[in-house]
Amino acid sequence: MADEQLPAGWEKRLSRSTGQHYYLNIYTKESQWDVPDKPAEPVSSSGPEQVQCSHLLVKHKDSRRPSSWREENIIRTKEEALELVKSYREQIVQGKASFADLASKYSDCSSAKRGGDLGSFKKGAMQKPFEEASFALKVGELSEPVFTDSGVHIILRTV
Ligand SMILES: O=C(N[C@H](Cc1nc2ccccc2[nH]1)C(=O)O)c1cc2ccccc2s1
Repeated sequence: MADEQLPAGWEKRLSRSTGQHYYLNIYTKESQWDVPDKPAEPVSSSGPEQVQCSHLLVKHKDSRRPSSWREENIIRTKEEALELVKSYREQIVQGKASFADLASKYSDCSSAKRGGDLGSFKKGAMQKPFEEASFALKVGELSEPVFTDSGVHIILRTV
């Protein structure tokens, strides 16, 4: 749908990370994946415009890129990755290890070098399951395991 056909107050944008189009409310700067079917609301109706999160990613053989700084060729199964993520989550919840410590040691994302910190991001920046989980978290809250094309994550919202 070309811009001129969009309801008033929306712009069509292209997500750099996913290659998908999303739609930007020009008033609130909130974005959404779904094609808008009514004029943009001039005020924000829900949630933060951006969040800051850290994550711990365990990749598996079917990940989009089954390689990382930790392991050149990742062959574990998705089920094995989930078990690892659950064990890390349990250690964090029980206070036996810090999120940043485990992320820096075990995350298959290059953000491991920053204790898993991804910085701040808005809607439209990350794969949808990761975005939905991140924006559903309260500050300080740790997600349950989240599945994306990259692998299995746990996410800590920090801001
Ligand atoms: O996409 C990245 N790394 C990928 C793995 C990955 N896939 C993700 C999917 C959602 C959120 C974070 C993710 N990290 C890789 O290393 O193969 C990013 C690394 C960094 C590092 C610093 C800040 C943002 C990012 S996003």
